[in-house]
Amino acid sequence: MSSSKWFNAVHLLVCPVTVLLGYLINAYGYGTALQATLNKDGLVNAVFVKKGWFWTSLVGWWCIIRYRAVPGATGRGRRRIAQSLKRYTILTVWWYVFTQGIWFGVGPIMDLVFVYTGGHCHYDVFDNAGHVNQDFQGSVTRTQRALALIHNVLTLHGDDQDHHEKKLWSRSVGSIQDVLQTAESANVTASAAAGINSFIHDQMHRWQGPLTTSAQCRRFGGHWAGGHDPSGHVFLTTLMCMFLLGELRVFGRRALAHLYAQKWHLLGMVTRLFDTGPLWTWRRCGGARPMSCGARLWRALVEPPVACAAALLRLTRCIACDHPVVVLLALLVTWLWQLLLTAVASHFHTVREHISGLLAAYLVTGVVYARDAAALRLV
Ligand SMILES: CCCCCCCCCCCCCCCC(=O)SCCNC(=O)CCNC(=O)[C@H](O)C(C)(C)COP(=O)(O)OP(=O)(O)OC[C@H]1O[C@@H](n2cnc3c(N)ncnc32)[C@H](O)[C@@H]1OP(=O)(O)O
Repeated sequence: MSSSKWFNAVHLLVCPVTVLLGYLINAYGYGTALQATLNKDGLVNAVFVKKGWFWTSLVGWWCIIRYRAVPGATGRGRRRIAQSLKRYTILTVWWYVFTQGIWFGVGPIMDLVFVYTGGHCHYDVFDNAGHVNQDFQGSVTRTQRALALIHNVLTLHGDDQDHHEKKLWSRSVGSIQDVLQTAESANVTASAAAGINSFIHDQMHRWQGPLTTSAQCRRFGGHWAGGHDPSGHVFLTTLMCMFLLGELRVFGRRALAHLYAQKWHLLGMVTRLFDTGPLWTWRRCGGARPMSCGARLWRALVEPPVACAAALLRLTRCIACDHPVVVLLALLVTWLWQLLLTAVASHFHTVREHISGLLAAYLVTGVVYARDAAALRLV
């Protein structure tokens, strides 16, 4: 099988296979350990994955521009960049429309699907036993944050309640205050829990509405549940992997050849990072003209970190400027790892919601790259 066909196969199969692998990991009981590493509010998820299209755009375009065709073939180089820009624009519009919003005041496709299949922004704060509902926000920190926000809104609109609501209002505010202060369960009876939940729901939808997108619901402390919610993470990681792999077809051969040609230079830069240990330096201080103790300590303890930082800076600059394909591959591995974690995290989404997120990205990127297949094959 030619390398082009191999690459095609990887491009087409890597995302579905990663999701399938996540299910197999779960099926064979290894998912619990992986799920323990998941953190919705962690740095990787909050700064990288959720803002992933930004990072993918930046690194992808830097590679496209850095590895554009050889200077002589300017016409062909310009055509390739124009083709990449066209593909990128289609995928960026699709990313925006599916996850951010269709138009001003109109939610994204993933949220419209959810709402039209019966989804809603819920405020089931207390369960039937009068305890704080574990499914309400999924973690203690998020629950506390949501309850504080609900408490602020209810307090702010305390005087807007009519006589009938006043009693319910004060019981709701009181119960939430109990939980916020003691972080334990409020003394809410089972019969009162439903009434308080419904009151909080009505108040939040009245004062903070409309809560018709997952972003609005999350921002105002609600729980987005009850409909078919295509997984935005599966959609986003699939879209990013398909884009990076698709564009790697344009410049991958040239980039990897350039990387291979400079392999010893890069290896030297990496080993120099470790060649600054205090023991190495202390031994080197011996030699014919032994140095004073102070001089040896300076050479052993101060110079190595400085030398290491300088070597790290040189290596970073070399990779960022001369071999950005290394950064692209690191990003690709990160997105695939996150895709695997999302597939393993069965409590976030059902399999059908994963599949709909996957297909939404996969079909559009598949069509975009299949249309340019002929042009890409000639690269
Ligand atoms: C020639 C010149 C060329 C041009 C040269 C251009 C240069 C370069 C210019 C850039 C131009 C581009 C422009 C981009 C600009 C932006 O990208 S800015 C970023 C804007 N977007 C945001 O801020 C993120 C907003 N959030 C989102 O869009 C959605 O959260 C996402 C990211 C699509 C995910 O959707 P979702 O439905 O929440 O995800 P879902 O799968 O349902 O997950 C359910 C829950 O499980 C959690 N979860 C799921 N999987 C995981 C996991 N693996 N780990 C942890 N938690 C997880 C989620 O965090 C989520 O919990 P919440 O945090 O939502 O409560």
